[in-house]
Amino acid sequence: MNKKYAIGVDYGTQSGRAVLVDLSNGEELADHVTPYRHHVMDEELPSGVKLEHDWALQHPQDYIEVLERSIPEVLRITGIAPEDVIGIGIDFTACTMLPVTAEGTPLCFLEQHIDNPHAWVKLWKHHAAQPEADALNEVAAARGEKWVRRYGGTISSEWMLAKTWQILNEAPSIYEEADKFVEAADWVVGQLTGTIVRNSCTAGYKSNWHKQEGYPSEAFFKALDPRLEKLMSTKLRGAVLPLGAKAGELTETMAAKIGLQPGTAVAVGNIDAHAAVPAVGVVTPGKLVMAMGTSICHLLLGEEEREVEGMCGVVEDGMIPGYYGYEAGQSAVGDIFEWFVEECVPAYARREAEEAGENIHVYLTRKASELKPGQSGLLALDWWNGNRSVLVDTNLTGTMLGLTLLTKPWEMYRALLEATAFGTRKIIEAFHTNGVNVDELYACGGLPQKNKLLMQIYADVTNREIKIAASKQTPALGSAMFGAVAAGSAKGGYDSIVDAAKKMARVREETFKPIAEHVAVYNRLYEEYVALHDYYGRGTNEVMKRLKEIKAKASE
Ligand SMILES: Nc1ncnc2c1ncn2[C@@H]1O[C@H](COP(=O)(O)OP(=O)(O)O)[C@@H](O)[C@H]1O
Ligand SMILES: O=C(CO)[C@@H](O)[C@@H](O)COP(=O)(O)O
Repeated sequence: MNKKYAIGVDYGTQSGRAVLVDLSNGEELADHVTPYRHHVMDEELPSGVKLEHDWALQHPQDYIEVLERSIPEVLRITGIAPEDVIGIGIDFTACTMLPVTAEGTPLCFLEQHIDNPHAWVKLWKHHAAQPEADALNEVAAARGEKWVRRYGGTISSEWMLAKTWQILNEAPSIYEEADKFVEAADWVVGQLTGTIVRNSCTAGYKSNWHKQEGYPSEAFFKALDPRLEKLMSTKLRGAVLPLGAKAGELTETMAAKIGLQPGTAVAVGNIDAHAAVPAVGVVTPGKLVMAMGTSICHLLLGEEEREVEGMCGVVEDGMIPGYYGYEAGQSAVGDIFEWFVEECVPAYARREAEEAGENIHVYLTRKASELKPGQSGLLALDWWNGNRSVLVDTNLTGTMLGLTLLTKPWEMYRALLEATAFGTRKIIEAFHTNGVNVDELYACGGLPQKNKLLMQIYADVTNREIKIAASKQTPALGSAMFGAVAAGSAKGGYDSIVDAAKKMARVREETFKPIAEHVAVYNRLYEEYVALHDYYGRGTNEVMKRLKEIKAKASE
């Protein structure tokens, strides 16, 4: 048998990328990134229709463009014969959802809906369904719904139920016309195979599906809103297939467009961060994987189902079969650094960066590394896009304390790096104190490759050694592994993700180890972080929410 390969396609927030992987050793032979032509639409639709606050949409055509550009490109670069590519796997941000017709056509592709924001893809970070999420949480609490405990006690506005209900409330005609609401992960897989099937990972973490119990009851949905009673058996209907299963095979039409063989195995979709877990070789408990990019997802395996404050969810077989997969997260990390770089860097710093031939992140990081922990005198809360864990509150906002007339931009940049590390420590402590051990840290995603100072700060703040993924495209590698499992060993792939991980997963030799003096200073700063976190985040002072209200009134 010739050497066999698989392609993993990872859909991030700003771009999608394909990676072609050698199945014998996990070596990534080529990767190609296609940025989304329409980016994140958070101010207006392509037609110019304005969006309200907290909206974040995407264009489904951009997802197809990733397949059509990046897959032929990795084949061209490597010269590998399409018949030797035996599987494809897809991972996606989630819950990134869209309404589709019975044929699977996105409603936003239809002329009559083009100007309706609700017809478009709602990106994971679309936070405008917060009123629905609040009502969902109230009703669930009043009814004593036990399933909510698997989600840290709170349902997020980022998830399927809140987003779907927002559509029903604000655009009932779109709700009616949608044959189904689907995760973008499942929609793209459906574009490849011709049939949409749901995957257990997004269904479990984002649509509150449970392997034994299924979806929450109709009685719950009826109590929410009588129009939602049959939501699960109508608009969210469809078989839920486990990770590693084959969703179907590549259609003739799609094969011709992307340069692969018709009949190639396509794995069921996955969440981007979750696909990274086997790709760094994590197939047992105690090892926290941090997928670090625009946001951070924290992923951990456990032997049993436990309750942890503010976790995003625990799903049986949600990452690796045989274990409970725990997820927590921070809804902005790289995004906060980007905000700072775009909105807060003075002209003199930009000039200096340009003279040094550095991009602003690199310049600010170099200057920030000259500071010792604590030396900036600053402390920030990392809530620029709300707090996902452990407070689960998208209405919280960012803050920085300790500013003076002498504060420099790189000091502020460092305080933001540190704030995100404190947020991660809070999450680790929530797991640890609830009996889900965190013994080792693994990092993957764009940030560990871009910023060593950030990784050292994380090691110092958490007082744990951090191993770094060898892959530059870890979720895509994980997806390729799932593609190989969908193909199976008879075709040259693998029969389980654990087998695939043994052969294909890798971490770098270089690790980041905590430095004792830094740990001591950060322990003190972390105490202050927790005090501030609880003061603004647990109801002592609701000023952040009052400011939002005042702002909303003033913008009417
Ligand atoms: N040198 C850097 N240091 C810290 N953050 C950076 C640096 N360069 C880019 N970023 C941030 O990285 C984020 C993108 O991360 P990446 O993992 O590539 O994307 P995604 O989350 O879309 O997969 C952006 O939010 C950007 O602000
Ligand atoms: O919410 C999840 C996973 O649960 C992610 O898809 C979301 O945070 C987006 O991740 P990225 O930072 O774009 O990789």
